[in-house]
Amino acid sequence: MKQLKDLLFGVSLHAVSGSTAVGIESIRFDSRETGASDAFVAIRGTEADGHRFIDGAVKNGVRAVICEELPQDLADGVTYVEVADTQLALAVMASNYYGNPSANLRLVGVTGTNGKTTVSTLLYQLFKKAGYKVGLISTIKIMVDDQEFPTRLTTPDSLTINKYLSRMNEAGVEFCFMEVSSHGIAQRRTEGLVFEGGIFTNLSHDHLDYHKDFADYRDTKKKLFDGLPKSAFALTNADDKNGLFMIQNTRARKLTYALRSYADFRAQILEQQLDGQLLKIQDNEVWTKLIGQFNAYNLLAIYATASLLGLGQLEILQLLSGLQTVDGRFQYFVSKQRITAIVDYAHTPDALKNVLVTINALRTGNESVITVVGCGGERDKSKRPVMGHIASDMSETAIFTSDNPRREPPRDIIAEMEAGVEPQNVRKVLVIEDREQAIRTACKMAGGGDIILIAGKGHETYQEIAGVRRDFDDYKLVSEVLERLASEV
Ligand SMILES: CC(=O)N[C@H]1[C@@H](OP(=O)(O)OP(=O)(O)OC[C@H]2O[C@@H](n3ccc(=O)[nH]c3=O)[C@H](O)[C@@H]2O)O[C@H](CO)[C@@H](O)[C@@H]1O[C@H](C)C(=O)N[C@@H](C)C(=O)N[C@H](CCC(=O)O)C(=O)O
Ligand SMILES: Nc1ncnc2c1ncn2[C@@H]1O[C@H](COP(=O)(O)OP(=O)(O)OP(=O)(O)O)[C@@H](O)[C@H]1O
Ligand SMILES: N[C@H](CCC[C@H](N)C(=O)O)C(=O)O
Ligand SMILES: [Mg+2]
Repeated sequence: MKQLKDLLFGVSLHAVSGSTAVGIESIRFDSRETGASDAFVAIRGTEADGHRFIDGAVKNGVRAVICEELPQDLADGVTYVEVADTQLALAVMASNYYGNPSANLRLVGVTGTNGKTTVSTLLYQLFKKAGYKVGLISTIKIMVDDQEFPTRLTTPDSLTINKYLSRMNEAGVEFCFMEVSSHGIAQRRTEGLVFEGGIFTNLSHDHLDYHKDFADYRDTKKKLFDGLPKSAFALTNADDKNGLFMIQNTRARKLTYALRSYADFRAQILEQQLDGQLLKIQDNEVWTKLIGQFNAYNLLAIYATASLLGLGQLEILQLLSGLQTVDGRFQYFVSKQRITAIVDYAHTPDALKNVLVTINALRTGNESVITVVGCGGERDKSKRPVMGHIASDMSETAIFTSDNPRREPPRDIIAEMEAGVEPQNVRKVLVIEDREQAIRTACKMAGGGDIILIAGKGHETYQEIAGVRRDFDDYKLVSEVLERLASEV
């Protein structure tokens, strides 16, 4: 049990009805999960208004209600607290509930449209290899040192974040790397966390369904840096058009990295092959298994962060060369028929373009590139024609298929992708709604030397159609199909 008044420490209160000297079992923001002696925080969401569920929470026995507007009828024995912003209050209360765990470790947040999972996961890997206890909060999973936990969101709600940070404290974790998504910032999920550093990767088209416009999306990401304390570092990509903008108002120490512009940390690509690339980072050469210009940026950001957190230059370079690719990020194999299959999480126009640029740069002869791609349902629709254009323009064959249609008709999503295909590319496009059949077809079409790119779902092990999730794994499927085809010849 925690005292309500302790949980409210640091929350600015508009009005209070009842005593704050009461014991609270748990904090909840979903009325359906409330129980006796809990505190219910009413949140105005995108679909529902949590204030409508206050009565339900009270019926379940909650002892306190945190809201933006006090209800007309107040129940006896329940304390009502009115605040300006319940999402902010929830984050501060979550941090208080778990004893402010972010202050007991060295927390670094990674934001940007693409590269967050790659940078945070590789930082986790690097610091583990350097011998530290490390935490990770990412799209793929949450790690409390060696213990793994599943996650559904890139940046979880503030109670979940603080719960895992507190477990990290118990496990003696020293560094934690976490992805900070724009939804997470907009919904104030990371408010109240004590960051030692913030990293900006890049900004391009995504989530314009959720954010009003590009400027709103950009300004939301910038808030991570605006909120950093003076003692923190703010590391940005100086080659990105919005890189310097991100850190312009921060109080933290400003640092830059770049491949093209002047910057504190610089790198250059010296050589590139399918199984790795040679980079020059701050005058030192290093061989890495991760390829593509986008990964040169990611690795440079990792180098800079590790050095800002106190690791030595040579140690970092050595560790960089040992890093393994992240699941579903340019994950590839070459089959017996010499077909290269690449599974990549590119689900934005920029990511898809970068991956295809990288693939095209690796071509040595007249190999064909077959791209299998779809776009998620109930997510930014304006990405669809752009991704349709990129896939058809930069491949010999593009098979448009389903990603996670969620509750949208798959055919409609594909039609929006087709709308972006230019006349000269129309003949390159095949439509196969069923993702499994699309992948099978790509495998049958490919010959020795050809490259199959399966984009959009990366590490995901499910496909969500009509609101139902079923098992689905791009990498597993393509490996099985190519192996079967090889054994048939
Ligand atoms: C659009 C969005 O971000 N939605 C998130 C949001 O839910 P919401 O605003 O839709 O909630 P709502 O359904 O309107 O309900 C409002 C409130 O009423 C409560 N409620 C509702 C019903 C009820 O009976 N009783 C009750 O108390 C709800 O618990 C909620 O507190 O708040 C919820 C709790 O934190 C999140 O789980 C939910 O994420 C949904 C599942 C989601 O899919 N989010 C995606 C888009 C997302 O956040 N993605 C980013 C990735 C971005 C990237 O790629 O960069 C991420 O960080 O993962
Ligand atoms: N620095 C980068 N710049 C551009 N594209 C990148 C970069 N890093 C990775 N990508 C591409 O974007 C895809 C997604 O990468 P990653 O999962 O690291 O991004 P993310 O920011 O975590 O995405 P999400 O918003 O879904 O969490 C990769 O599969 C790759 O195609
Ligand atoms: N973090 C991204 C993931 C998109 C992945 C794609 N496979 C999809 O389901 O749309 C989002 O929430 O927009
Ligand atoms: Mg991610």
